[in-house]
Amino acid sequence: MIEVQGLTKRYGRKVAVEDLSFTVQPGVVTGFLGPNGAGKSTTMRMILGLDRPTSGIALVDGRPYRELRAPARHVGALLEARSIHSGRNARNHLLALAATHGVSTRRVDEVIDLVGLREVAGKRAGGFSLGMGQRLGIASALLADPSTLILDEPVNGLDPEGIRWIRDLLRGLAAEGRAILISSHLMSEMALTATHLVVIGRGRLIQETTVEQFVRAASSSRVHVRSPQAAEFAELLAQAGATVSFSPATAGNPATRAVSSIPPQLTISDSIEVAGLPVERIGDLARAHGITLYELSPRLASLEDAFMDITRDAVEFATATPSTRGGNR
Ligand SMILES: Nc1ncnc2c1ncn2[C@@H]1O[C@H](COP(=O)(O)OP(=O)(O)OP(=O)(O)O)[C@@H](O)[C@H]1O
Repeated sequence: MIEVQGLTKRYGRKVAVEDLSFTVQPGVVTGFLGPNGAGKSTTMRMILGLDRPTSGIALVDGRPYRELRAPARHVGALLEARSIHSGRNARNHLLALAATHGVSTRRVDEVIDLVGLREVAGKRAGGFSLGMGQRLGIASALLADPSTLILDEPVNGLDPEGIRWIRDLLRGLAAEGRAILISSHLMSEMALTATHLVVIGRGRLIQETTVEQFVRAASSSRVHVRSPQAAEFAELLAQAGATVSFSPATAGNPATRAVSSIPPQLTISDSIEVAGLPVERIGDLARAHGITLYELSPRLASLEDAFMDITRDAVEFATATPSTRGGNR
């Protein structure tokens, strides 16, 4: 478990992290999100005792990292900058680490299998691809079977199979009761892997929440409805106080027409967008009036939409929107 309380880090006049507090609970994967330069790596480094906070504290299992008697058994980490002796083979690299932390040779072979590096365990780590290097880094982090994991951009360099593998691995490790903190810029991946979120911007906490709440809060309250009685239903919805608009062409879309499950009689007027009524009320209303529904779905934002929305003011390196007017000539 990680507890960060009032953590602040200044580099000269630069404030990298400011009065940051959050908790990473056991049993869940917590995503650590923030735009470039938000202070994620600095925070992770402070939790791991690699950087001294200017003020505030970071605790792992109730103690500052430097006070842990066997730190590797409490927290395993994969930071972006890897420190693998490139001349050593993967197994020897892990054996050297194992010797430092009093971990058995059997466990070394166990983690090699766990990360899928058995076939290349005798090869020089210097010749590893980025993805293989990530797997070795993850093996190192897991070596002493820690109760907490901190992974900075763990899917970096992994192919789709590798990304799926790490997703399943992290979920499994969390289900065993471990506390897991991961950072990633891949929002779609984060949405699938993490259940909790800590979102920071310019070193400050923006939100500590669940992925579900984060996305829901950023989503509009519109509901998409598809019904063969859409026109009739639209009137009923309007009478109930909703604002109803008919969706743009779906029947005209060849991709939609190619879906055989959509009845041929369905036209653009069968899809409507409803605002101002909760989804439950819309469903009840349909049932009460014998309206057939083919679809009833709240319009949810993606995690990426939600992230962009909430961190808009906290982006340190904003990209200029290209001007179509050619202002600066
Ligand atoms: N050693 C340092 N000296 C001076 N400034 C630093 C140092 N380390 C980090 N910073 C600054 O602190 C801020 C936070 O950096 P940090 O690397 O923690 O952000 P991040 O959220 O991890 O970014 P990214 O997503 O790009 O990895 C940045 O403005 C960075 O330039």
